Amino acid sequence: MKMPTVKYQRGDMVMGRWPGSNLYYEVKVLGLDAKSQLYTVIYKDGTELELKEQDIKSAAGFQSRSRSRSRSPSRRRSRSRSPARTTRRSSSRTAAAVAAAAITESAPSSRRDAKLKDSVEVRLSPLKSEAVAEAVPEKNQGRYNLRRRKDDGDFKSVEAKVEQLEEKEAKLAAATPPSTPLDFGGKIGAYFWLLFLPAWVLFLLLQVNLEDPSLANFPPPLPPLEAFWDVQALGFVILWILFQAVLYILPVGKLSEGMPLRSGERLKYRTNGFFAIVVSSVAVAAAMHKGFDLTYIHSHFLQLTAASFIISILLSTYLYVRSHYAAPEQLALGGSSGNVVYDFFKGHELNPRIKNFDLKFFCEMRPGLIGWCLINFAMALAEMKHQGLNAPSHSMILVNLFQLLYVVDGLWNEEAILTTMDLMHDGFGFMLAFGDLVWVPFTYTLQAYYLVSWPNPLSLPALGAIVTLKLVGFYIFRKSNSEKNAFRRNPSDTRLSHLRNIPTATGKSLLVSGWWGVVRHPNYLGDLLMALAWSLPCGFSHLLPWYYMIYFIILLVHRDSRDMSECRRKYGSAWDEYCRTVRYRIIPRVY
Ligand SMILES: NC(=O)c1ccc[n+]([C@@H]2O[C@H](COP(=O)([O-])OP(=O)(O)OC[C@H]3O[C@@H](n4cnc5c(N)ncnc54)[C@H](OP(=O)(O)O)[C@@H]3O)[C@@H](O)[C@H]2O)c1
Ligand SMILES: CC(C)=CCC[C@@H](C)[C@H]1CC[C@H]2C3=C(CC[C@]12C)[C@@]1(C)CC[C@H](O)C(C)(C)[C@@H]1CC3
Repeated sequence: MKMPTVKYQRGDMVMGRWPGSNLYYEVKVLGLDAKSQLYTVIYKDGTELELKEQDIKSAAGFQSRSRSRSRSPSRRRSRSRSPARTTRRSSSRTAAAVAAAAITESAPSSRRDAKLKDSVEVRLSPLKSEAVAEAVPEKNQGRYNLRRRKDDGDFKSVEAKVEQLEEKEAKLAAATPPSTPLDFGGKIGAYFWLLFLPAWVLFLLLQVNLEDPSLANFPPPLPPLEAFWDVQALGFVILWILFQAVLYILPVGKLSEGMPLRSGERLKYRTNGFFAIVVSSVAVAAAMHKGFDLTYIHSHFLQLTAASFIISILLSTYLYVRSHYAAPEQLALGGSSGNVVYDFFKGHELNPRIKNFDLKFFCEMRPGLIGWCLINFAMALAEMKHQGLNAPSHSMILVNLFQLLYVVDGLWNEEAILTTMDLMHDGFGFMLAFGDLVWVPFTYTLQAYYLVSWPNPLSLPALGAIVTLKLVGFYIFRKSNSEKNAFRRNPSDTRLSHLRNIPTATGKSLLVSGWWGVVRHPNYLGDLLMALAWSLPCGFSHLLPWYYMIYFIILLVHRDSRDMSECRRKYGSAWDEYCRTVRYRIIPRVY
């Protein structure tokens, strides 16, 4: 039997590749796991990682090659920077920025050698794949070739420039999106979702309109194409979006700072969502007072959905086109595959803005979310009209109040959305544009739509149990989201000092007690309990009003696994340690 070779011994100082990049740091070998053939190494900041042999280079060979590449004293200094050392200097830097400040191996040797003769090379190779490298203009690379002044011996000024350029390069490196593994079934998956999502919305709306919406009556008959089009409905949707846009830009409410971007910049967001829903309610009340019949929304639901769909397609096309004019640091990590359909679907640009108007933030928090409450309210009026009631049914009231609470809470704590995955990591493309403008307002309202034609009387104990469930879910959801948001905004907040956390090489820490010590996604747990409380008032006669619950389980399980891989990539062994300590993902002792 062939014995595995042990190339590096415990205690050896070697250069270890930083996961997901081609950057090497000085690390100490702690041991080799004979079974997995992985070396455990420790970085200078104490981060432990397991590396394959091919991701390790001997320090001697590495340094001699690197030294010949750079004769600048400052360049030599940068060679020994560890993630932790750089992090300490600027705690807000991201892992990529940190990594970029370290020595790299990726400059093609021919070009590198050509530069050696007369220049001090300060090029630090950013974390990027070949696909992304194309997105970085060639001129950027030329910029880092600083000619040495041969005779004056003024190394100080050269050194200062080198330092400056290193800073710039580190920023650029941090900003350049490396490719991340494709999500949602990759390129083929993107075609599928582009067709499936609108088809699914259509199915839900046609099915709920059937005289008996049970699945035995699947598929519902398709109406003629003209049935989808109504210019007045399109006008109302445009008016609603414009009205919300005006409220968003009004200089009312707080200007909140987003999380640091890869470039280190922090965007500002007008978080006046609560103000927007209050003014919207007053405007709707005024329109009703003037004689506008809100049940129009129920009777023209298909046309309003179609109009919003058209707008989401136009918006996604605009977003995709404009992303080609965006600087590399403005692109999302996940939507830069180079495949048109995938990037169109997933979103190419991270925070598309027209001046200070943030399109992703606006679409996620305003027209669809506030529209959801408006539609629910219209369904309550439609129920009274159709069922000949003087007041909406208890089930309808519960669904309305529960979902109103969810939306109002989201708008009240609008700042908290700035630390969520969508805002921090996902690009703005078809998925979110369609999700925000069509999916949320026209499918999250399905329970209320269903109750218009299918009333479900509730006994008092059932009512009490459902309300309790909702409140428990809401408590978990709100507390856990606020805890993470407060910790991300100010990790040294004294109100959080009782919580334990694990430091990571990026400078950020992970909460390991409190809500985030119970399960890895306590906020999802609370959200799921609330979702259950939204479906229960509709009873068990049909599967349709349970659609949200089923969809939500799938969505959150998928989001959790997406987030897990992203955090594993970002935090390495610290994330593994977190997962070892907090074993369950969403439901304690179950999942
Ligand atoms: N109603 C709906 O349709 C719907 C759909 C989706 C989500 N939601 C809700 O929206 C909210 C936001 O969800 P989200 O999917 O964006 O996920 P999230 O849980 O808010 O954010 C995940 C991020 O939190 C940070 N994090 C993870 N574990 C941590 C820990 N132990 N300590 C500190 N930070 C930690 C990580 O980011 P960093 O480390 O980079 O900061 C991670 O990427 C949730 O409440 C969810 O239920 C609702
Ligand atoms: C089209 C499909 C299948 C997916 C798009 C997903 C999209 C609808 C959701 C992704 C993140 C969600 C979200 C909320 C609404 C739905 C999403 C945009 C949220 C704004 C709802 C209100 C909450 O209080 C919240 C925590 C602010 C939510 C943030 C995430």
